Amino acid sequence: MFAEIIIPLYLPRNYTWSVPEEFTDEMQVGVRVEVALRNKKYTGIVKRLFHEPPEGFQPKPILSVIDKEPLVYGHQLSLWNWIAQYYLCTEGEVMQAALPANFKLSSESVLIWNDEINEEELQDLDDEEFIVAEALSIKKELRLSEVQQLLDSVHVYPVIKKLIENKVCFIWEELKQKYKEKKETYITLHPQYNNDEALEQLLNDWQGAPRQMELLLAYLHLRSTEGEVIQSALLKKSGATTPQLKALINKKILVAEKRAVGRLPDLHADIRLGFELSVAQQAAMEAIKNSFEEKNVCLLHGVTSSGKTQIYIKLLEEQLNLGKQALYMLPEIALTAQIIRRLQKHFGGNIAIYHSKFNANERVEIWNKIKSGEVKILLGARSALFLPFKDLGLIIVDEEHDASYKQQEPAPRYHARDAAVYYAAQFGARVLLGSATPSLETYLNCQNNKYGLVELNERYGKVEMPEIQLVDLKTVPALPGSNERHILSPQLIQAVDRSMEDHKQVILFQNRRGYSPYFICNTCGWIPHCTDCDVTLTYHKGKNKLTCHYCGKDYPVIQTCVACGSHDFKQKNFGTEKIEETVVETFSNVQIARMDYDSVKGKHDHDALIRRFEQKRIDILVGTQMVVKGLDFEHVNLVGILDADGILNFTDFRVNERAFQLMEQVSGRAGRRGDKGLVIIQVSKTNHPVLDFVRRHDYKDFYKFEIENRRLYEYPPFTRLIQVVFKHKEKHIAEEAANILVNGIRQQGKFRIIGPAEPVIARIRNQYLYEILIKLPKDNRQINYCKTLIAQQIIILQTNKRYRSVVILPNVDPV
Ligand SMILES: Nc1ncnc2c1ncn2[C@@H]1O[C@H](COP(=O)(O)OP(=O)(O)OP(=O)(O)O)[C@@H](O)[C@H]1O
Ligand SMILES: [Zn+2]
Repeated sequence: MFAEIIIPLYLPRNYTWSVPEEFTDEMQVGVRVEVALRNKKYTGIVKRLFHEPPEGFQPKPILSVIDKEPLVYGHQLSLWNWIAQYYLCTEGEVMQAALPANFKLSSESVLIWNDEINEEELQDLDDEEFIVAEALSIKKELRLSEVQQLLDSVHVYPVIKKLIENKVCFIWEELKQKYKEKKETYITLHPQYNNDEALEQLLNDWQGAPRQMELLLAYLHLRSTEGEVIQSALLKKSGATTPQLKALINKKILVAEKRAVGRLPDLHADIRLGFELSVAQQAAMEAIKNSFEEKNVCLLHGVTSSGKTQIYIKLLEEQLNLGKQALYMLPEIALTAQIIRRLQKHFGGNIAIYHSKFNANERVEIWNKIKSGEVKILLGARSALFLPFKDLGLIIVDEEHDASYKQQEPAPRYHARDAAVYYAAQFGARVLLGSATPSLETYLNCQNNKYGLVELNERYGKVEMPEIQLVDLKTVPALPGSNERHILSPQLIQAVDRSMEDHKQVILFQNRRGYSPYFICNTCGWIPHCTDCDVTLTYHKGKNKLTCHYCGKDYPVIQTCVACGSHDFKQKNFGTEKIEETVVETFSNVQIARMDYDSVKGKHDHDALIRRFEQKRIDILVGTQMVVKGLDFEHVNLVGILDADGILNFTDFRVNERAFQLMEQVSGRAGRRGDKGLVIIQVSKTNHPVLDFVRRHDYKDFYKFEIENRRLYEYPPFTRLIQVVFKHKEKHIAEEAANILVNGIRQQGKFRIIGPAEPVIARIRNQYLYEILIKLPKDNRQINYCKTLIAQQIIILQTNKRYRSVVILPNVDPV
């Protein structure tokens, strides 16, 4: 017997191994096996078993079979295969992305002793397992190759698998351990009062200690509105003191528990906070279900704050009642925190969450629960698509227009929305795409009747869409004694003052982080650049450094111009850090926070900041894209977009689409409850057509306008693009490789190829970049032919010594 095996590496194709007699009974598609390749050991997944001996070579034998039953299902293997073919990568690369670290050991893996293990768990280890456990307890960590020497055997994987399962050790992961988990104290009811009768009796029989009683009632109220209760929030809300809380804990009425903020509490499955859909929501829900009768994919186009999430919840509930699994995808991890709290109120313990910031153990736990069908509803980012669902009924892709669904680095460079459509089809499951600002690709699919379309045109509670007011930056007066303008226009300052008087909250949006993006010599105009990248440096005032946003390198602030020796520098433009500073100077007595890449680095910083904002502990939030996406804040009545020109000035065919989506989404955070909100857009190009669509909140008109541009200039969604990037430390080598590939393709077919050309940023981390862009008609035969040619040319280049070290990155459907 022979086996085609996927190993988590970049290899031109899958290799074949032979299956020794002793293993033939255990071999199945989807199990893990241990194999050796070029003197290293890997965990591979069996893709195919066959009896015909391969021609021309003698395959090496498999070393061991790790699993008793398949780790991945056939549906997943076919997803891997589809992604590899569609996005021009290998199944090994997909496997690398898909499996948690614990599942893909190699000679390089390092095992770490688990300090918290108790003696009992060591009891049921066999001799070999015990030897390794003992060595680990002394040395604290072992390389896999060391384990091999220890056991004097080649079959070490089954031993390690057992040790990991018994939590004797775990696999070291470089990135994940960096941040310390933030902990908060959560308060829960003592289990003895978890039934209504006992609780009622407690309250009826209460004597004395009226403040403690009030505290308990405040707790019960918070629990019913929030689902979970944090100690600090409880004390603040009830006005009680810590000793009063301690007293209730000592009486075994309440329980305090320190828990990582991101960790899901073990909720009872029966906590349910019900709600009713509005008439419009109900109609939309029925329309979606009707659409699913005919089509596999449906778009829910609902304006911001129309309550799309509530419709998702009802649809998820239906899947749960049918006993099916459902996946709810969000474009970014950051978003999952707020949504999970909303979902938990309805699904309690039936829901789990999964994304790349979880450590390997947490990921394995969820992997297993999805595989067994124990977890029915999963909320996750892009990577959740790789989980081994058993019986999937529905995938929801929320904010489907969001570019973060496309993975950029490393391969597989897949689009999770498009891959979801393929994956769902394997199960006969349905896909619901949701957005207030759908991508042109998706909307065209609706127009062509490929996808169903359901609209929700009113905000929940019939709240009006916010008013959009443009402020012409050209009319904003310059600051005294300078030719620069105040970054907050008088109109915006007034509006902020009004919001503060009304005890409302404000979001100020700027799509640039740092203090100022240009540090420029006032005498000769020289601008400092990164030494490793062709990029100007951004000034960060907080750390007093110039920083390259491409490679992350920091430089001391330059005092003397390298070109002319002048000491006179000025700062041009502004980022979030400078806005924060200006806001502090401009408004007194307000709480301000900043949300951007620099301010929320830790695993739970983002969630913590959002909660502080929700609890009104922050009045004005300054931020980048991060503050925009799908967040739901009750008290925000004003949003300021400080520099719309920066959004409208990109040189990319998607600039209008991105700008519309961004501005409409940012605006959508204003006035979600109660009175109509206000959005102030500061811009100097006041007559840019996109602004008018945003002002009217008119997606359909925008679509008509933009789709004509795309048709005219033959851009997606009317054509398909494949980009190939070449990277090398020597410029001419990268260029040569690009030319060889282009010529190779041209010889075999007529294709429209743009380039090779240097991209706008032509050097990053001392690697020179060249880029080609192939424009293809929407014709699968031609597209596939072109992909085959690209793959062939890449192999030709890689077998040529001169170009072997050129990094070649194909990107299908780049966004
Ligand atoms: N049927 C309902 N019952 C109670 N509250 C609702 C209902 N529908 C919506 N809401 C509330 O209205 C607010 C807006 O809803 P939601 O966040 O789901 O809108 P959305 O369409 O997802 O918006 P966006 O596209 O901006 O993310 C939420 O706070 C939500 O709890
Ligand atoms: Zn750099």
